[in-house]
Amino acid sequence: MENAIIVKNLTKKYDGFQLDNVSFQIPIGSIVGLIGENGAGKSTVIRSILGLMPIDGGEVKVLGHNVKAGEKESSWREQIGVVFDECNFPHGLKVKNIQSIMEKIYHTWDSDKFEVFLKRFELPLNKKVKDLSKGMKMKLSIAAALSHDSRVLILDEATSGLDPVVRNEILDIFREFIEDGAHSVFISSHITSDIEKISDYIMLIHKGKLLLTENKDELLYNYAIVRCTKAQAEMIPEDMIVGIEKNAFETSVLIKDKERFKESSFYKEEEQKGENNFILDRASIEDLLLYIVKSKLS
Ligand SMILES: Nc1ncnc2c1ncn2[C@@H]1O[C@H](COP(=O)(O)OP(=O)(O)OP(=O)(O)O)[C@@H](O)[C@H]1O
Repeated sequence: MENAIIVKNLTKKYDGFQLDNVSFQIPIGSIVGLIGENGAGKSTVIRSILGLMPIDGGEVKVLGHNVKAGEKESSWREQIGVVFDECNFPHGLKVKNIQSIMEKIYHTWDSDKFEVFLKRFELPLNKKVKDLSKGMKMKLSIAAALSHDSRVLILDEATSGLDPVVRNEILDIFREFIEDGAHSVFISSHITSDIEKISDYIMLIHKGKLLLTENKDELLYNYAIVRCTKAQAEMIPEDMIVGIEKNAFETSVLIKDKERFKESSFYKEEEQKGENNFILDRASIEDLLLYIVKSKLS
């Protein structure tokens, strides 16, 4: 098996929204990041993968298992670690007593591992869940998700609301998790810098449609921003333009296929005119999201 998760033609309809024939794979040994604006459909994709609601079409396979909403078979869930943006442990429970619940749910619950994470995250054992800070709650959920035999970690906005130091620490743990080549992570986030930092593949969803599924390094290599004048922007070959941003001083054009752009007559002619005639800038994953979504709205 090469893929931890396979999604084919996933369709889910709500009033005024449709997850539209979404297909993708999560290769084993990789981190895949899902980005998209509010309401784009990220949680709907994740909830469908987990079989938490019926879908209207398509199929979902997790670790070779055909996921069906409401199915009795649940042994495959032992191998999935799930973290949502809210901590789902009973609020009155003390941190040190979480184990007693988890070992009943997961046959593969590993107390030693959990205790190592509690120490590493400096979680207060005698505090009740309700008295933990947001960051602590999130760390607790992540510790629990990593302390049974999870082969796949699925996280929906799990790093939102955490400070940069804690986020960084948690992102390092996700990279450690996949280091052996046998584990995978699927993470959705608004924080595109987190996704850019840790993902091997990036998926961009907009209004229920998957607009992009690509290797991150290739994305960052192939896309670029041309900062130029309005007149210059009009000379850029249209088939290379992904999106345009204009303000009073400058026009910025997101282009794809940077190497082909460098071969274009526009690039060569403008380059000959002088050094600072235009700027070719790196495009971040956030730029991709902003420009692509904006181009779909205009
Ligand atoms: N149970 C539901 N009933 C009706 N509509 C729903 C339901 N769940 C989600 N939706 C709709 O589906 C669309 C996608 O929602 P979803 O939560 O998947 O987006 P998201 O990308 O996760 O957004 P956010 O980043 O704000 O969490 C929205 O229009 C939302 O209103």
